[in-house]
Amino acid sequence: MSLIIADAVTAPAATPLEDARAQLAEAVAVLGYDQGIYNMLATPRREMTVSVPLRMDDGSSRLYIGHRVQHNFSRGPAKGGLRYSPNVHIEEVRALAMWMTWKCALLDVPYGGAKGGINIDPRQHSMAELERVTRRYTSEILPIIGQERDIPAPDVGTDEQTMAWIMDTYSVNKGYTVPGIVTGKPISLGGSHGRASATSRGVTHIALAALTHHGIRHQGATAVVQGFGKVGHDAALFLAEAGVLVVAISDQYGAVRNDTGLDVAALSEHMRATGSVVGFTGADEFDALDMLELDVDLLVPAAVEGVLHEGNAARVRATIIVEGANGPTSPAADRIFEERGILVVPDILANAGGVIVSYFEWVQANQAYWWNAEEVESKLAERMQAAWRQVVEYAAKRALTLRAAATILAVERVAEAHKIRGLYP
Ligand SMILES: NC(=O)C1=CN([C@@H]2O[C@H](COP(=O)(O)OP(=O)(O)OC[C@H]3O[C@@H](n4cnc5c(N)ncnc54)[C@H](OP(=O)(O)O)[C@@H]3O)[C@@H](O)[C@H]2O)C=CC1
Ligand SMILES: O=C(O)CCC(=O)C(=O)O
Repeated sequence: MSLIIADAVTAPAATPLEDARAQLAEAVAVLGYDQGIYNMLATPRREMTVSVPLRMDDGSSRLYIGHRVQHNFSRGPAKGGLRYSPNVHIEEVRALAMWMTWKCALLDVPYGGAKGGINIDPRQHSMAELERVTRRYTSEILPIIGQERDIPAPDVGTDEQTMAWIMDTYSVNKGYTVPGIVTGKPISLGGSHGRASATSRGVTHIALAALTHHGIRHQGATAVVQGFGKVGHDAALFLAEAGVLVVAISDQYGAVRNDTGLDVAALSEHMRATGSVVGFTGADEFDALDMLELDVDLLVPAAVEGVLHEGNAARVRATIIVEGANGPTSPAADRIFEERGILVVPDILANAGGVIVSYFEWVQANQAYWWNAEEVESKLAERMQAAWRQVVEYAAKRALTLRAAATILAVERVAEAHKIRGLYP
């Protein structure tokens, strides 16, 4: 039997962790904290890297590398998604875990931050292989997860089925069913109404609030959405439902454009049938990179990190950027957008709808009492809009960008928790 080491594990050229640490350093400087606080918050509290051997359907085997990083748990259990992508690297997982800490603190959800990942391309595997790899990864990280310790959820390349396998593996190990071990699980297993679309709902609440803030009418406003996965797909649908013209959408295979507004529901059908937006008859195909530079009211990056950077920021013509993805904008691009008067609504605010409803799901699962869809949706809207107002007011009062304001508010809450608990260095 052959053993294949899947994909070389090499560090990417510019790491999201550098971006995350630069954002933290700026917040720490404004707050007047010392180097000790920076060091503590720049470094994960706990992390685990595991080998994940996989027996393939044909009898051969592969070895993948998995991580779980718990950046912080001073305000509650660590919380964050699990990513399956060939690009997963420990540096990326550390950055994503740090952003989860700020997101939970900003939205006042009683969690710290975590993230996990395996350097696997889920598209290259059968369901049976994905189930085996998920169960093995879960068994390996079992000592550090738990409903009161660290609660995984879906992220890029994972979904509610992945969460169901994690829940089952964990529960079988414990000897009883533990629905609170994951969120984003199927409703039939104790998932919450509204979790599957919660991130996109939240992105839409924030995008509409940002358009209003800028004096742009929703009806007929133009938008571009990068990524047509769990976040981008429903965000495009909800924006179109609100009257916004979604003029371009991309996935990793290409981009489609229709300047009179894409029929998002028809594109969704095409996607379901073919696996990509490419080839959709109701639109023209064009270069996915050019899409980020279209002259629109709203740009929603909802795919991966680092897509808006020093090299393209000067050419971006959107009036507002709402970050559906985590870490799509580098600090250098942020500075360019600030100089050019482009409003950037940061990830830790814009895409927080997912973790808010994950929190609702965890509360419901732990109480074994479930809410209806309307209750979930209205509580989500309330929290997103309150956080938007708070960040906008704080930014205006202190002449900050929305990212700086959001990060400072979040970092201050986490540092405060350390201080009150007596862990302040
Ligand atoms: N799921 C959630 O609840 C949350 C997700 N996020 C963040 O949102 C982002 C998207 O996550 P999610 O939707 O869950 O992930 P999915 O795996 O469901 O979808 C990812 C999408 O991005 C596309 N994509 C990947 N690379 C590129 C690229 N280079 N250019 C254009 N499109 C690309 C994929 O294309 P293809 O389909 O062709 O592979 C797919 O459409 C991530 O940054 C994630 O961390 C943030 C908060 C919560
Ligand atoms: O729902 C969650 O727990 C976390 C979702 C996530 O990974 C994110 O917000 O980036």
